[in-house]
Amino acid sequence: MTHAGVTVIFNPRAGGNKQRFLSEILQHAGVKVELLQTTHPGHARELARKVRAHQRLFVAGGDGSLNEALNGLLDAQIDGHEVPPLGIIPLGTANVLAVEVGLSLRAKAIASYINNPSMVWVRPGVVNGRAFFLMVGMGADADTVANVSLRLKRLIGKGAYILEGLRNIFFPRHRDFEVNIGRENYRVAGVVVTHAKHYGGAFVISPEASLTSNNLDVVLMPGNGIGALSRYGLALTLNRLHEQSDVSLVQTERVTITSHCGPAPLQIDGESAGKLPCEISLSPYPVRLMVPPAYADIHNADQSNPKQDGRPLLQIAAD
Ligand SMILES: Nc1ncnc2c1ncn2[C@@H]1O[C@H](COP(=O)(O)OP(=O)(O)OP(=O)(O)O)[C@@H](O)[C@H]1O
Repeated sequence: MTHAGVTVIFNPRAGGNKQRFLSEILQHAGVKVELLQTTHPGHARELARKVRAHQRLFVAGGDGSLNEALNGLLDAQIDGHEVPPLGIIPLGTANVLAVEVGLSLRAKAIASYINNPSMVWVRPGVVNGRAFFLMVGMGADADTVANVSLRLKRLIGKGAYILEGLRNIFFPRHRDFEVNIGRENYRVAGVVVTHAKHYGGAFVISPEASLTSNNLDVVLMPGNGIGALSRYGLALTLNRLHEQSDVSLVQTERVTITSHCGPAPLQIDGESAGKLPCEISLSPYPVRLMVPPAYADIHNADQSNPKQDGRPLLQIAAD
């Protein structure tokens, strides 16, 4: 790989401050880094926007911090700037993006990836103007994310989501959505629009989804009530949600969703952000995502080289 400088944006709140783990990783990597620590929500976006294109930018945090940095890179591109490739130092609670690209959570393996990343181009999803890497959800999952106790999350991590998720099964809030994909309309109780296979950790929600594809996968869940929601939850933990006879999976580049149950919240890459209605599509601004070589080997083969306005829209980055 190149000898480009390394910038690290570090969220000290992610996963309950993992500064020691980050030091261990950087020590193994043996690289000099410019370390930028966030001081408030939204700060990773401001910081990422200013990182020069010749740097390699890693985000040490969870999926929420990666999402903020991604939005910073898109802001910079919209302003006409070249942007650096983005990489993951997984310090969060769920680390779905790290799981998606097959990045180990061990310090030595992360260090080796920092020194030797491969790259893929990703067209991020965009929902109501905000970019996302992984998914947007509404219904039980968005209600869970919106209401999870941050105190409990700090204490028991993922367990806080499980407890709040159970509460949502028994005390439903927002469960009536209309999903418009092309000429089709669906009336459902829950929707996840995903660009990733994984969800909530290592669970597979959509086996054909891929960060490098030009489609989003829309997972439509019509069932309401305790029985259906418990079945969906259990099926997800067994990686079998898509096999449920009442669950549909539709691939599309654009989807519009409205609520028939008031201003329902959205979850975007695992963080509560905004409300319905929403329009979801893929961004015209691709970003380079640094990934382990094994992921690039598989996914770069899919990226054939379509060109747009004379510049590659999706192409393997030259190292
Ligand atoms: N210094 C800070 N103080 C308080 N909050 C911060 C700070 N820096 C970032 N944040 C916020 O912390 C939130 C959670 O961060 P992040 O997603 O990285 O960690 P996580 O929630 O533990 O991990 P995961 O998303 O993988 O579950 C983000 O929405 C971000 O805006």
